[in-house]
Amino acid sequence: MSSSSLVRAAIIGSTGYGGVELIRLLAAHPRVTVTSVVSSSNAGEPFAAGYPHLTEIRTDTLDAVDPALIAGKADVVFFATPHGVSTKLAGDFLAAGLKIIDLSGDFRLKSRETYAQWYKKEAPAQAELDRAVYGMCELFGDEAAGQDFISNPGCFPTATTLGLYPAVKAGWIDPDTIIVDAKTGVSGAGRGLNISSHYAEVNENFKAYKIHQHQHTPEIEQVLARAAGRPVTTSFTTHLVPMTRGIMSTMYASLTDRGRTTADFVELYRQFYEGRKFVRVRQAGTWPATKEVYGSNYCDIGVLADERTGRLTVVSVIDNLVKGASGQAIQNLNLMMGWEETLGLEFVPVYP
Ligand SMILES: NC(=O)C1=CN([C@@H]2O[C@H](COP(=O)(O)OP(=O)(O)OC[C@H]3O[C@@H](n4cnc5c(N)ncnc54)[C@H](OP(=O)(O)O)[C@@H]3O)[C@@H](O)[C@H]2O)C=CC1
Ligand SMILES: CC(=O)N[C@@H](CCC(=O)OP(=O)(O)O)C(=O)O
Repeated sequence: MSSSSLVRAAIIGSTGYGGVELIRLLAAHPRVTVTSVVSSSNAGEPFAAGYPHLTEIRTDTLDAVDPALIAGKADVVFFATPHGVSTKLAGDFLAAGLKIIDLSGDFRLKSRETYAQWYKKEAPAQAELDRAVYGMCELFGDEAAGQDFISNPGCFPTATTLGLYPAVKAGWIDPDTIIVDAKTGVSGAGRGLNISSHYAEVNENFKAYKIHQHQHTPEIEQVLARAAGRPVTTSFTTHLVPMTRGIMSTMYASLTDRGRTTADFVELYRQFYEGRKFVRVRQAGTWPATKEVYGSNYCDIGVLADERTGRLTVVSVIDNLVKGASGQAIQNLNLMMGWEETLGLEFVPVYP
């Protein structure tokens, strides 16, 4: 790959929501071209049969999941596949000389036992787990440069840990008191049909799910432990909201010093994220909404230190398919390649 030529990308799981979002975003990337769209169930079919709005930009047919074939057409592979798939396939694609960015949860947790416990699947091989770099860009972006295997973070962990990390790292909140109340739109469940994301189950409804059992709980704790320098446990509850895109994490924790004001926290967060264009910290007294990041790679954060209760409240919003999945995956590719991290991602949110 010469530095001036386009990097060729393949997308496994291209027929799903994360995959098609990668295609949308990469269509505007100046240094990447998608050369292979892959399907495990519809190889040989025209890609656009499933997404007619992409007829002009994707005239090709779907490739089979074949590492040798894909290695002949691509330099990097995005896995936008259900949990458990990249566990089985990553080794073959690495051996074929491809770089990998995995959007699934398979390589995020560094303990095999923890993965098996929360995902109810057999964990990847330890050597591959060790090789995969966890790509939370604004927190650990320096670790991605020059790597060949990135594990892209989960959507809830992205909103949640970007919202909590500066306060935990500074020791301004007690990590043992963290409660996370998170809400997501329905596209987080993927394109496949299931009863819980059926229109009549979601429309004019609001429900909590996977309480104390969500697979993102240990991922959040793993990141916050790096900030705290010791193990952290959190109470994490997810809710399904009748909207297509968006995640809001509302978080609460006890202040370690009631004298610290909202203005102090806004300053702390702004300094922490200085130079990171995709995290926008709101001025005191204003709160972000999911529509304000819709279709964009932004994470918007609002904070309030309440002297009366001695607690911090943080509200953090992202678009689950962009910053929570495909946008951050492209940001990770940029960091991996040593490019500007914002390349191809500097578009404004869709509003209203
Ligand atoms: N949706 C979201 O907001 C987010 C999703 N993610 C993660 O990204 C991944 C993709 O999610 P999403 O796009 O929503 O899911 P979808 O269900 O929409 O798409 C997944 C795709 O994977 C393909 N697939 C299924 N089984 C296999 C297999 N054995 N081998 C190869 N491909 C397979 C399917 O396509 P085909 O049958 O054509 O092969 C399917 O279209 C998941 O791991 C998810 O957890 C992460 C963050 C946010
Ligand atoms: C609505 C809905 O079901 N959302 C999914 C989001 C998970 C996801 O997208 O997967 P990652 O673990 O790869 O981030 C869930 O809560 O499990």
